[in-house]
Amino acid sequence: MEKLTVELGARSYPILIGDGLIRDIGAHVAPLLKRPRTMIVTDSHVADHYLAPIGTALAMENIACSSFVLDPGEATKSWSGLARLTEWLIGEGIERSDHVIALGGGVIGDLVGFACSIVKRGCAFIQVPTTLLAQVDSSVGGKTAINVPAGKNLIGAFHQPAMVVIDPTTLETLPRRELGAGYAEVVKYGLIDDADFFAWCEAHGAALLAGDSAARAHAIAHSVAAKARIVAADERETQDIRALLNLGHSFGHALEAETGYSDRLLHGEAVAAGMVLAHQFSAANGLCPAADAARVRDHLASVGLPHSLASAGINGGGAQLAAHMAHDKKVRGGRLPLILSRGIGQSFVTDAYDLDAVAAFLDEQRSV
Ligand SMILES: NC(=O)c1ccc[n+]([C@@H]2O[C@H](COP(=O)([O-])OP(=O)(O)OC[C@H]3O[C@@H](n4cnc5c(N)ncnc54)[C@H](O)[C@@H]3O)[C@@H](O)[C@H]2O)c1
Ligand SMILES: O=C(O)C(=O)C[C@@H](O)[C@H](O)[C@H](O)COP(=O)(O)O
Ligand SMILES: [Zn+2]
Repeated sequence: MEKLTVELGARSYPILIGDGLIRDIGAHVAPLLKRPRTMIVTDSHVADHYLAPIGTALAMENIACSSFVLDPGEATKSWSGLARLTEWLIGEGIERSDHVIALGGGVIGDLVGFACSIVKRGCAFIQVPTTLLAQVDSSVGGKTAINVPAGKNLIGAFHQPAMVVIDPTTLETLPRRELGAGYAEVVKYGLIDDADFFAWCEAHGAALLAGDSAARAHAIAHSVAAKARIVAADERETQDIRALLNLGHSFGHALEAETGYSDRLLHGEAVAAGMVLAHQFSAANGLCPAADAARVRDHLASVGLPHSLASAGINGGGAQLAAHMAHDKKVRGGRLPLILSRGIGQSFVTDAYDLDAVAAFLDEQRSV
C-alpha cells in the first residue's frame, strides 16, 4: 500500500492507494470513528459490485453500517439529489463526528461531500473513489458541489475528506467509455506543468486504457501526487495555482451545459475537448506553438476522446457557448480568467481575453 498526505495543517489527510484495499477498509476506517457506525452512500452501478464487500470489510471490524443508493449519472448531483441525501442522513441519526463513506465516482463524491459540509453544519466523510476520474482527481481536494441549470458546480463548498481510499482494482468493472473520460484528467496533469508526464501518456495511455495494471498504477500515483501538491499550495483557488487544475474546464463546463449534463458528453470528455480548445486558442493568439496544440489534439483523438466541437457533438454558436462561460466561478471584476498554454506542460492563468474574443474563436472552431 502507498500512502500520501494532503498537507493542510490541522485538516491534513491521508490518501491510501493499493490493489484490494476496499476489502480491508474497516481496519483503516476504524481509528477515525468515535462510535462503531458509518453510513455508505453510493449509486446503483457501484452498489452492484462493491457495497457488499465493503459492508463485509466493515463488519470484520465490528463497524455497523447502513447504505443509501442513488441513481447513477450527473442528474443526481442536483438539488433533488441533495435533498434526498441530507434527509436520509438526518433520518439515520447522523452525528457530526460520524464518517459518511462516499463510494463511487465524482458524482457521488461531490454530492456526498457537499451534503456533509452542510448537515449539522459539517460532518466528516471518507472518499472511496471507484472511477479513474475520481481516483486521480475528484476524491482529493475538497471541492464539493451540485449543478444547477445556470451552470456546473455553482452551488457548493470546500469541505475536505478525512481520508481517501483508492483501490485501483475497482476500475476493472468500469466501462471503457468512463475510463477514457477519467483519462482526460490524467493527461491534464501533464499539460499543466509536466511535459515528461504528457510524453509518458503519449507512450502508455493506450495500454492504460486497455487495462494494463502497471500503467494504471503509475498514472494514479503520479496524478494523485500532483493533485495533492497543488491543493496543499492553494486550497481555495485564490492564488492562480489551483486554478491550473481548471485547464480545459472553462470551455468544458460550457460544453456540458450545452449538452444538458447528459450522457451525450461526460465531464471528462468535455474536459478533453476543452483542453484542445484551450491550446488552440493559445496557438491562435500566438502564445503556444501550433505543433504543441496539434500534439494535444492528436493524443486525445488517438484514444477516442472528443478533440473538437464537432467530435464533442456541439452545434451551438460561439456566443451561446461564451454565455455559459460567463457563469464560471473564476470570474472576477467581470472578467473570466482562462487557463491557457505556452506549450506542452506550460499552462498559465490570464484574464487578458474577453468573452467576445472567445466567442469569435469558438465560431471559427465550428468548422474545424
Ligand atoms: N471535486 C472535484 O475536484 C472534481 C474533479 C473532477 C470531476 N468532478 C466531477 O465528477 C463528476 C464526474 O465523475 P465521474 O466521471 O467519476 O462520473 P460518475 O460518478 O457519474 O461515474 C461514472 C459512471 O460509472 C459508474 N461506476 C463508477 N464506478 C464504477 C465501477 N468501479 N464499476 C462500474 N461502474 C462504475 C457510475 O455508476 C456511473 O454510471 C462530474 O460531476 C465532475 O464535475 C469533480
Ligand atoms: O480540484 C480542482 O480545483 C479542479 O478544478 C478539478 C476539476 O477537474 C474539477 O472538475 C472541478 O470540479 C472543477 O471545479 P470548478 O471550480 O470549475 O467547478
Ligand atoms: Zn474536472
